Amino acid sequence: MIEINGVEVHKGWLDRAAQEAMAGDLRRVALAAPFFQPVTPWGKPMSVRMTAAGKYGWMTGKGGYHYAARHPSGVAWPPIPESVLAVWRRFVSAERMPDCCLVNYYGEKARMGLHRDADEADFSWPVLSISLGDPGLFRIGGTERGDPTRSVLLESGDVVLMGGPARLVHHGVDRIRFGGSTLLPKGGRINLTCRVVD
Ligand SMILES: O=C(O)CCC(=O)C(=O)O
Ligand SMILES: [Fe+2]
Repeated sequence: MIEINGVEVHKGWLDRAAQEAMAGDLRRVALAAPFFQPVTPWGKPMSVRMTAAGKYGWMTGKGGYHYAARHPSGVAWPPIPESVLAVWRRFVSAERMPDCCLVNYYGEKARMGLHRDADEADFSWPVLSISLGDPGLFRIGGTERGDPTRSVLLESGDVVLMGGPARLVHHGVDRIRFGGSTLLPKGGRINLTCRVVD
């Protein structure tokens, strides 16, 4: 385990077979709740595509950032796959399951600006992230926006925990190494973040 500004990075947690099984589970999630391109409250389309599983999905739009019980198409979000819940049970809790598994897909030019995950009600629950597919350069700062940052390459099968004093650190993805993994047939990177919302 590597620790960066209090964030735990568990390299290579899922082996290839587990990564393939989880990628298959996520294909089924995306069939029920297709990836869409979020637009920021300021009208700018985000470069990642998103969907979600669980009770809530994270949405953005004119009303700002919020959690919503339905996909933009009106369907409820599909359940969080058991393969994902198993990782949550191992790292976070066997009693309380996450309300949201946000699924981000990064194509060749996608990135995610530095931000904090702060739309949840109770910050005593960590955010658990799982990366699949192409490597992505993950930047980790501090709780204040101007704090110094350090970067780590997140590869397929890596698990990250932002919890405790590091629950509200700034983080983002500067770029991905498109084609750097053979896991996803069309390339790109998937990142899952599991959150307790309310
Ligand atoms: O893609 C990642 O590794 C991080 C994603 C993220 O920070 C988020 O969805 O809030
Ligand atoms: Fe985040």
